[in-house]
Amino acid sequence: KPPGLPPGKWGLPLVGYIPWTSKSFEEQVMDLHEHYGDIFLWRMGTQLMIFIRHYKLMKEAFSRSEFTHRPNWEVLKFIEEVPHGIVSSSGIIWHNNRRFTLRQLRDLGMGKSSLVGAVQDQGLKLRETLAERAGTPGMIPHQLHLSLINVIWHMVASRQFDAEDERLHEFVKLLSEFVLLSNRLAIKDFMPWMQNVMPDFLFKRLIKYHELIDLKEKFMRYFKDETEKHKATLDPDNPRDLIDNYLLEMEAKKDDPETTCSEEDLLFIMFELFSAGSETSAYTFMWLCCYLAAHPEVQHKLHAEVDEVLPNGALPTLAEKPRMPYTEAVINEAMRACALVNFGVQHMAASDTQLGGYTIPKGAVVSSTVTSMHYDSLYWDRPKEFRPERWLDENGKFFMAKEGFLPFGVGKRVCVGESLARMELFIFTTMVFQSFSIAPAPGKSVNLTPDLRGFFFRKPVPNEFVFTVRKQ
Ligand code: HEM
Repeated sequence: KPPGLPPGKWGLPLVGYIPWTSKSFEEQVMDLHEHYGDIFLWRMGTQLMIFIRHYKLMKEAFSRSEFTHRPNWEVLKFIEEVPHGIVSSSGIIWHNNRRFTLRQLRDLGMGKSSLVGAVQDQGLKLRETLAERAGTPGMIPHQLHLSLINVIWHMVASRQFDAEDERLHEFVKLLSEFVLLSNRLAIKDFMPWMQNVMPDFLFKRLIKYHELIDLKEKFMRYFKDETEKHKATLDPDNPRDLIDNYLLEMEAKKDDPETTCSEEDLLFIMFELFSAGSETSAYTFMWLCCYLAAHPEVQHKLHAEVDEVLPNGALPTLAEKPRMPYTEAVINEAMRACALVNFGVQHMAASDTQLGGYTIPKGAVVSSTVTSMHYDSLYWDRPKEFRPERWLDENGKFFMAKEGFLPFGVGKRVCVGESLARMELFIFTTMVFQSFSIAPAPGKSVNLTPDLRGFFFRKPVPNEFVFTVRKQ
């Protein structure tokens, strides 16, 4: 191992360090933090990974321009030569796409009252579905995903699908298949040499190449169809949504040799808004339901606040937020406790650099260990307890900023959809718990152990709940 690097597991050439254990990847990373401290390295295959659990170090790293790059991983760029869009791209393509998308999401109402109606509509659909099966044990209904996806369709393409529409169901299925299947691409990212030692057809079978290409084509078809429809009906004086605005920007910059606007980028921006922006909010809301069902006393306080601020079934808007500190505290506490994106999204060092007194070589991939941070007693008093009160000051006011809290990442690549996610979570939580109480199915308790099979998310395991209609 070259000198100056953080401590950790170097392992063997080509394969790196392979642990012989039945522990989950997350548990192993936590163990290694216990052993090596706040920063350590783990060579996985040919990829040098650096894990950080210290908040200030993480903030410092991700605020520096050397760390704004993404690794050139297939699992992120989804079998494209050049990474497009925002999540997987780097450099000028990332910069321009991120700036455009952030401006668009804000102009289209992210975190503002102009979008509230569309989110409420989807909240109402979720409530209708819950009302139909009230009193009967079951999982959180699929309508949650459909509702969140429809909010994004509304902003991207001014359209919403009916819950019965087959195309919407196919779209949601493709999205979850994508999350599962794309993990296979990691083989290529971590052990690229396997491609040279295996027959091509076997390697492709191993990474499920053909299934992925098929999935990608089906997915992109949605975005291509929508883009064609927009081109045919575009009124330059009245842009309707993100697609219209991108097409106009492309046209305005068509003679600019520096432009990075392209139709591929538009398609990828759409694809990434759905892949980064729907399952994340859906799983967070599902976790919130799990915690409320497991903690009736917390649910009781939430109900009391919702009833007081939104009497007689009044629909929530963003104006009520400052008067609902407990609701906001429950949402933040759910995000802390679930630590959904357990390793964030990875960044790559674009040049040799120094961090925390160690050398970080060019190409090393840096990951935050969000779970460690969210459960570190350095930042949290009794971290294992679900306690929304930790987000309230002595006057009962909600305060957001806290060291050691990183659900949306930090620095130059912090999540572009944070305000949208917070808005969805606030409106869905108030609307659902205004009308219902939640409890585990009779004879069962809530299983709060996360499903750690995927790399990116700590998903809640399937739990059966009973939603009961409340009388306000
Ligand atoms: C509770 C819900 C959400 C969580 C927990 C979440 C979390 C994250 C995290 C951890 C990152 C990585 C930051 C980094 O690279 O350091 C990220 C990036 C991103 N998120 Fe979110 N997110 C959520 C909702 C959304 C929504 C609703 C959208 C948009 C509709 C969105 C769009 C994005 C995009 C485009 C990026 C890439 C930013 C970049 O690479 O510059 N996210 N998110």
